[in-house]
Amino acid sequence: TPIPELGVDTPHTEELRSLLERVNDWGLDTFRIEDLSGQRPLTAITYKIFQERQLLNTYAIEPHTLISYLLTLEDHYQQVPYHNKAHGADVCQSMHVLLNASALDGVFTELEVMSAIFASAVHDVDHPGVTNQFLINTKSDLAIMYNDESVLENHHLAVAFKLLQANERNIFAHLTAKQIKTLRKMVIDMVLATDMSKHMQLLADLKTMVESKKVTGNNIIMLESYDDRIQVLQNMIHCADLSNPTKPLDIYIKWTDRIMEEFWRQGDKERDLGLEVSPMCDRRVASVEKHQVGFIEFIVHPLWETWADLVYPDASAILETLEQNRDWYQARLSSPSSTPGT
Ligand SMILES: COc1ccc(/C=N/OC[C@H](O)CN2C[C@@H](C)O[C@@H](C)C2)cc1OC1CCCC1
Ligand SMILES: [Mg+2]
Ligand SMILES: [Zn+2]
Repeated sequence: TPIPELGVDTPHTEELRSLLERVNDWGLDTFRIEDLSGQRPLTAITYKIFQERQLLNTYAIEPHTLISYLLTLEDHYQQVPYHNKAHGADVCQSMHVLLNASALDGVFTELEVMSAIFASAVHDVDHPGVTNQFLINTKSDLAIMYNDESVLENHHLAVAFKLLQANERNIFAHLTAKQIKTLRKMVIDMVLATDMSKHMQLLADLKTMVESKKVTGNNIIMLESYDDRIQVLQNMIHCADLSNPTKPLDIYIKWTDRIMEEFWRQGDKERDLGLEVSPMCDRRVASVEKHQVGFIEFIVHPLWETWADLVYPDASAILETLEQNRDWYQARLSSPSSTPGT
């Protein structure tokens, strides 16, 4: 069967094509891609990025094989409010843009780039819509399997690599053994770094790197060791994973609605199980704006401020949008319209 031009079957080919032309832009509307691609945002976006970066030619990847892997991967994202295929597509596209920073021009090899794009596309596959702590507290099979350590992130990786075992889905069939070994290690290191419990360590190490930043004549970052290179890629996927507050406000608000619904459903489960309801997970005690301001103040802004230092001035506009969005949520906090009964 011939492959559709954009990799997905859709009656909106023209509109989808023109939207995908903007795959290199920050703030691409993933929700619109979801609607125009026949609910296949992850396949459409990742296929476009692989083509844009000539990865099919470089690594002799059969279009059929790539589409087959991506469609199956996408089908293994669960239909939960936030950690679904649209989030996978969004992080993949955000990573693609971050890799294009001019401060990183020529820094990463094609294999490292493909590893980063692949890691982003798979990083939350089969996410059940509850946190690691919930899986641990409820003694879930996953927590038993992974001994309470980065339970979700280990599972995402296992599913992603398991899907590669079928010949018709093995997009890395023509890589050398050495290349596969290197790709597998980098993908594991990147996806494990998306565990939020690693955030403080990751950010501390990034700050140290920024303080001792070495650049070439034309302000390109020099990364000598594997540890330095993977550290930048780990922070990049972490930034992409926590990029919602840096996007155009209308898009950011939609992500907030989704994560809150997912947290509230977890709270509903905890209440039904007689467990203590986790912070921010009680829909009866909704303080959405307060939580977003705190999320930005304590987690997202410190991370993005440091990233913006590393790749200065490439992420300055992103940091600006983040600060404007923070101010918008802050303003809704104090204004009477947000406080009930006024
Ligand atoms: C657009 O808003 C968001 C977009 C992504 C995320 C991603 N969260 O990480 C996935 C896991 O849940 C890990 N933890 C995150 C941590 C902050 O809290 C824990 C309960 C779980 C959170 C967002 O807002 C959240 C935080 C403050 C209001 C709700
Ligand atoms: Mg995750
Ligand atoms: Zn994620």
